[in-house]
Amino acid sequence: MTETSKANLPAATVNGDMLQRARENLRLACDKLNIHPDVFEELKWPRETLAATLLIRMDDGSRRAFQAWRCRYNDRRGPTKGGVRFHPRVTLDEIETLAFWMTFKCAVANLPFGGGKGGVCVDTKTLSPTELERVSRAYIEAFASFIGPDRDILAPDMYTNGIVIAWMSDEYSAITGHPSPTAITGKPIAFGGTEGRTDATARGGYYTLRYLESSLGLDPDKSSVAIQGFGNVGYHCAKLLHADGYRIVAVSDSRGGVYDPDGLDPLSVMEHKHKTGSVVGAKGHGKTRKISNAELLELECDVLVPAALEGQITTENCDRVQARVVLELANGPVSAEADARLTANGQIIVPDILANSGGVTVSHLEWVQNRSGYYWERSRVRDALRSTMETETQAIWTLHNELGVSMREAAYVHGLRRIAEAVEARGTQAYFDGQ
Ligand SMILES: NC(=O)c1ccc[n+]([C@@H]2O[C@H](COP(=O)([O-])OP(=O)(O)OC[C@H]3O[C@@H](n4cnc5c(N)ncnc54)[C@H](O)[C@@H]3O)[C@@H](O)[C@H]2O)c1
Repeated sequence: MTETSKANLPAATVNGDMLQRARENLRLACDKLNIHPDVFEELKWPRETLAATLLIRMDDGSRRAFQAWRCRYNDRRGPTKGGVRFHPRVTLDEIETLAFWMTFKCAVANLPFGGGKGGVCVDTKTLSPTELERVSRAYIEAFASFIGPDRDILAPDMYTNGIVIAWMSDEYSAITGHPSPTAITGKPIAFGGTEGRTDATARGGYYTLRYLESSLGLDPDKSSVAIQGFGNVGYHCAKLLHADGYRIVAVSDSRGGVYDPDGLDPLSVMEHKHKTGSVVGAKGHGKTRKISNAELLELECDVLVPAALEGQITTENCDRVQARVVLELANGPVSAEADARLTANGQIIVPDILANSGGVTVSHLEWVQNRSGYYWERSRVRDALRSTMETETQAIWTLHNELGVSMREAAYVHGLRRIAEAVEARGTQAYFDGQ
């Protein structure tokens, strides 16, 4: 049994300066590009954010309250789109900032979507499967009138796996009174999901990296990769790069990591994780040793792939990051200040809004298939994903060189131009002044 009630925003969760920093960067970009002030004015704040408290009956009969949010940041280019994150330290500031980034990510990938995001403040590891189901269903109950196939489309994020998404989709269908697969993407195939969604985020980043390989001076047979986070994204990235000859020298999860200069086999590391709950203790091809997540970020390697949390590379540790290329599969793993220092040092950061946009790109294809009722083969999904990633990577790499800016700035310019077009198409001050 679950109950849900709407709540005012608790003061503790509105603190934080992530969104403020994102906004400042946006103002700089708008000024630099001479973007119409209407655009900045529109992107300053989320269009709407709803907060709710999920009241859950626990297995032992007790009652627990979980804070939850859903943010629709900007919908000028289409319905808002973004994942739902279950994490014990998730905050409103984080959700709104992630929704802001989704607005740009969808524009970078040229999808007919705006940006949204949701989250629940919950440690899923402390819940039984039945409690997790109640939380997942309660989330949809709380936000059912806020979301929808043409309004706000949900997707997985951290700790919201296939079954959580299936419960959410099932609950939404129960509330609407008919099967409604289109409001939530990332569904299992049997629930109207698409082929090729499971590894789409990692695969998109992989297509981008492979496309830039020669420009970045990477040779798969000689290059080493360290990956932070061994969940959906980290594991599939390791598998794809390993299959092409890259040496995966380190991986980690929330309990720590393993390092082996002779390389690790992602499949056998995953087997170990299934058996023990962690990558720690897995054996590679040589002398494998345990490392901390902090050590992993500072290893000597060619490519570093943050695929866990945001805020991992900051001014505190960026000077010790040795990787030549950072492929941001997590959202926001490198702070703006650290980004500037790494860039000044000649290290290339392939930014999140490009590198991890494969997930939302395939989510769009799932939405298209749900709407048409015609389902594609995996090869068609992968071909479409590859085409999108290569087109947008090429455009951003060209801007990076032409404007002499970092890849992140180039990606924001690319996305901002598209969002600006959608805002300006509705008329700006000049139009209404009759000038
Ligand atoms: N899944 C997607 O389609 C998708 C799309 C775009 C972006 N992302 C981003 O990719 C990242 C990973 O998402 P996922 O879907 O793989 O999540 P997941 O829940 O499947 O995996 C997360 C992994 O991170 C590890 N982790 C948690 N805390 C950690 C810490 N402090 N240090 C190191 N590892 C830690 C977990 O143990 C787990 O291995 C997130 O930042 C997410 O926002 C995911």
